[in-house]
Amino acid sequence: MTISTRGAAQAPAVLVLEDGRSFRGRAYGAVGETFGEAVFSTGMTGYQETLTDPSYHRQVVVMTAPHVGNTGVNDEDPESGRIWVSGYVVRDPARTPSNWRSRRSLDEELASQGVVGISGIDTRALTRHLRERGAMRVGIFSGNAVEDEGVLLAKVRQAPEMKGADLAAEVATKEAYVVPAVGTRKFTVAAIDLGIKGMTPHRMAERGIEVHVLPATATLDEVYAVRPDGVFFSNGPGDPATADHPVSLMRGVLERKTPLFGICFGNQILGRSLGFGTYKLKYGHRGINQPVQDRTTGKVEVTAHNHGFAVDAPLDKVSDTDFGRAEVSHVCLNDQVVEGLQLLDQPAFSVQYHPEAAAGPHDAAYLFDRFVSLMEGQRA
Ligand SMILES: NC(=O)CC[C@H](N)C(=O)O
Repeated sequence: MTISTRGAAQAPAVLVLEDGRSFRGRAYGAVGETFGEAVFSTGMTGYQETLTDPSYHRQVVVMTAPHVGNTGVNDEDPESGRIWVSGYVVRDPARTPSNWRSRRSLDEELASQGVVGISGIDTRALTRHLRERGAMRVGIFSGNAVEDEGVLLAKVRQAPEMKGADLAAEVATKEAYVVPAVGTRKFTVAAIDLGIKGMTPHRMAERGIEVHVLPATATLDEVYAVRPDGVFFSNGPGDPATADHPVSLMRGVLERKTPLFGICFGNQILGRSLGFGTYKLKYGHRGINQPVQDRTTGKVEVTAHNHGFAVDAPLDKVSDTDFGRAEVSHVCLNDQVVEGLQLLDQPAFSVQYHPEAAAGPHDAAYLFDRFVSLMEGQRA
C-alpha cells in the first residue's frame, strides 16, 4: 500500500481547452505540460486498461467517474508496455489505494511514466462542455508550466489535431512476434498491429489460434509468409482516413478471400476497403456500457468502446462493393452509429467496438468464435 505523492498533488494546475474555456485544479501524476485531444470515458472501472490502450495515443482522457485510483496499479492489467494517454483528468483521486494486487498508487505510476494529469476539477462540467462543443484540443499545465492563460491558449492552438493524424505506426510493434495457442494449435492468424491491446491475441490464443502479430507496415507477402488461416486487423489510434497502407493490405487479403476479422480501427479499414467513407464523431464513444445490437441475430449486447471516428455506410440496405455484397451488421442503440460490417459473399467481418473486453463486459466474446467458424468453414 502506498500513499500518493503529496508534493505533486499540491502543485497548481490548469486545463485549457482550445475554445478558451479553462479549469483550475491540482497536479496529478507528472508535473509539467502536455497536449492532446480532450475526450471523456464513462468507464467506472478498468482505468489501467484505458491508460495503456494504444488507441488513446495523443488523447487527454477525462474520467466521468468521480473517484479514480482506488485499486492502485498492479502488474497484471496493462494492455501494453506503457501508458499511452497524453494526459489524464480526474475529479477526486484516491488518496490511499487498497487492493491485494496493488503495487503502487496511480499518481505514482503516472508520474514515473511522465504522464501529466490534473485533479480536483469539475469533470461533470468539462464533460458537458465536450458533449456540447465536441472533442477538441486541450493542454494541461502544472507547476512552473502555469502562466498567463492567453499564452497557454496559444500553445494549445498550435498542438496537432486528431483529424488527419496518422499514428498507428508510432504505437505498433517494430518486430513481429508470436502468441502461441493455448493447448492444441488449430489455426494460424496473422494479426496486423495498428495499436493492438494485449488481451486481443490472448482471446484468440485461448481458442486454439497461434497469433503472428505483425508490424503496421507489414506487406502482403509478409502476411502470407505465416500461412494464415485468417487475418486480423487491430484497433489503433488516429484518423482512419490516413490509413492508406492498411487499406491496401486489407484489399489484398480480401482479393484472396482469406477469412478476415477487424476490431475498431480494423472496422474503419474494412469500411474504407469496401469504398465507404469515415467521419469524425462529435465526441466519440468511450466507456464500457454502450448498447449495441447485432442485427444478424437481433441480440443486444453491452460493449466496451473507444472510438472517435465511424464508418459512413447505409443502415437500411445491402451495398454492392468490390468484394461483393456488404451490410451493416451492428449498430449502436444510443445514436445509430455503424458498429459492425459484414460481407455476404466471402468470409469477412468487423466491429467498431472491443470484444476483447479489457476492460468491459464479455457479451461480445462470441465474435472471436464467429472468426473461428469462418476459418473452419474455409477448411470444410
Ligand atoms: N480504438 C480504436 O481502434 C480507435 C479507432 C480510431 N482511432 C478512432 O478513434 O475512431
